[in-house]
Amino acid sequence: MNSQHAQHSPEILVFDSSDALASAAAQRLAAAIVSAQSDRGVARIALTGGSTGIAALRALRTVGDPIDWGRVEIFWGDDRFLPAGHEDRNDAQADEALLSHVPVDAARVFRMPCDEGEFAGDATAGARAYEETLRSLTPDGKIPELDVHLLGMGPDGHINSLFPGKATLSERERAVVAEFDSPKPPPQRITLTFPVVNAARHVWFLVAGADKAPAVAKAVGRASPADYPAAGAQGRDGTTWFLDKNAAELLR
Ligand SMILES: O=C(O)[C@H](O)[C@@H](O)[C@H](O)[C@H](O)COP(=O)(O)O
Repeated sequence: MNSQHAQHSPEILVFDSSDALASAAAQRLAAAIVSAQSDRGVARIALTGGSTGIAALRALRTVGDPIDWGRVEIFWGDDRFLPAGHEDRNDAQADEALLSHVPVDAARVFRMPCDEGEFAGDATAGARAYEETLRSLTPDGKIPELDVHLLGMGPDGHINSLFPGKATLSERERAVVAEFDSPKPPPQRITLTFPVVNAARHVWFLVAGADKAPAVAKAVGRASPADYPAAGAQGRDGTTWFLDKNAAELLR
């Protein structure tokens, strides 16, 4: 079986509230990290921005007791190309929610480049540098396989900074690319591409709110990823949708 093309039915979990969703995702993430560390020594996790993903990180602070944080590698699915520490950066929000509260190894927190210093004004160079960083982590220069890739989803079905109708959706060679014209501000971003997302062992969508219900139904129903990018994301070993009941309301 070619695992790149394996199709699993997604697991769909529906919670009464976004808080319950965040708490359940955090508990499961703690277990997934422990399991990956037991199997491979290190757990590799890609974080997402967005209020639901950040709430899950905040919840992980309190359920993360069994985690050996020194053996967790943190990546981002995307980030806004802004100066370091900017409050709209996904990494700054993750710092505030989780990373500044747990004993992560700073050398194992792989932030996407910021719009400053050597990368100022050049998101393309930032994307290339992030890809080089990723490739430097494996002996053969391949992109490391993520254990869990967390994904928020916008009402338009976007994931990471992969937006409907954009050229980034058809990228098959590069692991990391820049987006210069995001429909959601800020316009410049850096994002992992589908080949990296779909090489992850597990892809978890964290989605809350009635405004997401149409896109959830389209993505779960396998609409075209060109129209609903979330429809194109699957984990090799499984895909899970963590939904609140509002986001799930058009599924049945
Ligand atoms: O880069 C961005 O503009 C956001 O991070 C965005 O991609 C977010 O993840 C989704 O829109 C879901 O956001 P919510 O969880 O807040 O609905």
